[in-house]
Amino acid sequence: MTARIIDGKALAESIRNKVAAEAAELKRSHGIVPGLAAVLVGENPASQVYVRNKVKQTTEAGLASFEHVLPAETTQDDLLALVRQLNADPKVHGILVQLPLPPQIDPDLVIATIDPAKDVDGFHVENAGRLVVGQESLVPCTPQGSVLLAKTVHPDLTGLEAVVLGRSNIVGKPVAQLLIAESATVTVAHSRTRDLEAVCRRADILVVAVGRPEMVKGSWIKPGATVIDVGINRVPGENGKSRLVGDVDFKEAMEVAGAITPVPGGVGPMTIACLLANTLKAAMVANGLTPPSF
Ligand SMILES: NC(=O)C1=CN([C@@H]2O[C@H](COP(=O)(O)OP(=O)(O)OC[C@H]3O[C@@H](n4cnc5c(N)ncnc54)[C@H](OP(=O)(O)O)[C@@H]3O)[C@@H](O)[C@H]2O)C=CC1
Ligand SMILES: Nc1nc(=O)c2c([nH]1)NC[C@@H]1CN(c3ccc(C(=O)N[C@@H](CCC(=O)O)C(=O)O)cc3)C=[N+]21
Ligand SMILES: [Mg+2]
Repeated sequence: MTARIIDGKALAESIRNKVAAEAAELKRSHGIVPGLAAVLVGENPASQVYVRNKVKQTTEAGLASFEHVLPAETTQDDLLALVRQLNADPKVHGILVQLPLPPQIDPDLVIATIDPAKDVDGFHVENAGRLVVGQESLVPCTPQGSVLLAKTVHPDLTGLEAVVLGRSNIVGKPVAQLLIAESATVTVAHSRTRDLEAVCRRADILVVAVGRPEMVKGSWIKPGATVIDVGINRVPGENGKSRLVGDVDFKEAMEVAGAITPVPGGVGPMTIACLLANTLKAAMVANGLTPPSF
């Protein structure tokens, strides 16, 4: 059997097109241009790729993009001062501070300082808590994108066995919350899980976010399962170049899974599309308007 490849690029493009259409209408009817401020501290290579793709796609969707690139030695106080300035700026509707941050800066304190109404990453405890109790919130982008991709295969996830491999605050935990909200039966596995392979093999929907290149092998996957590979890992490739791989051994998984997201071209583009959708939503809510659903 050969798995169907889930086209994250195409779904992301359709979401971005909808954001662009809604943003154009918002500008025409109310003169409002949704603005996204992205803050990058230091030289993290994965974050640089993200910022590059994001700026281009933000402006293409008709949103305003404000970039703040700060040196790696930036103090915590200086970063907090910038966040407060962005909180107060009416042109900025969404704030994203790239993680990880350098060691002198406490990421929890930075996230806590972002106005929850502008927290388009959905990382603030107010948004994280709202997600858990099922209240309206800004939902983390990568988890949202992952679940939207799973739903291209299973529009109704009710009763399906979902296994999330990884329990980080930015991916694993919110993915699990979204899957619970979709009425899947959810197991969260991590580095202390016993017999990880057997746990993964139970999954109808397997979402992998571990940050270990190609860790999940074909033998870990139930035949016909849907595999959502969140991992973005840069590894040495042919003739001195590097290439991107996921947390799943794609070649092996293709032989067993029913459907799988590729890397690149899977969850990554969906993350950016959902970020733009969250920025549009934040701008509309800030102006007393009802945002569309995606
Ligand atoms: N496509 C996208 O847009 C995005 C992709 N990513 C990618 O997703 C991946 C995960 O990111 P993130 O959640 O931030 O990573 P973290 O490092 O924060 O979390 C990794 C999780 O995986 C678990 N884990 C690590 N090693 C193993 C192992 N050997 N066996 C079982 N579990 C293990 C950890 O368990 P424990 O808690 O026990 O330590 C932890 O819960 C990375 O590749 C990252 O680059 C991240 C964000 C966005
Ligand atoms: N506050 C914060 N929020 C984040 O959401 C966040 C972050 N920090 N830090 C870094 C990680 C990583 N991340 C990616 C998003 C998109 C792609 C992406 O666009 N990937 C494409 C292109 C990759 C390429 O080929 O260059 C793809 O997978 O097809 C990758 C990685 C968001 N993250
Ligand atoms: Mg992390």
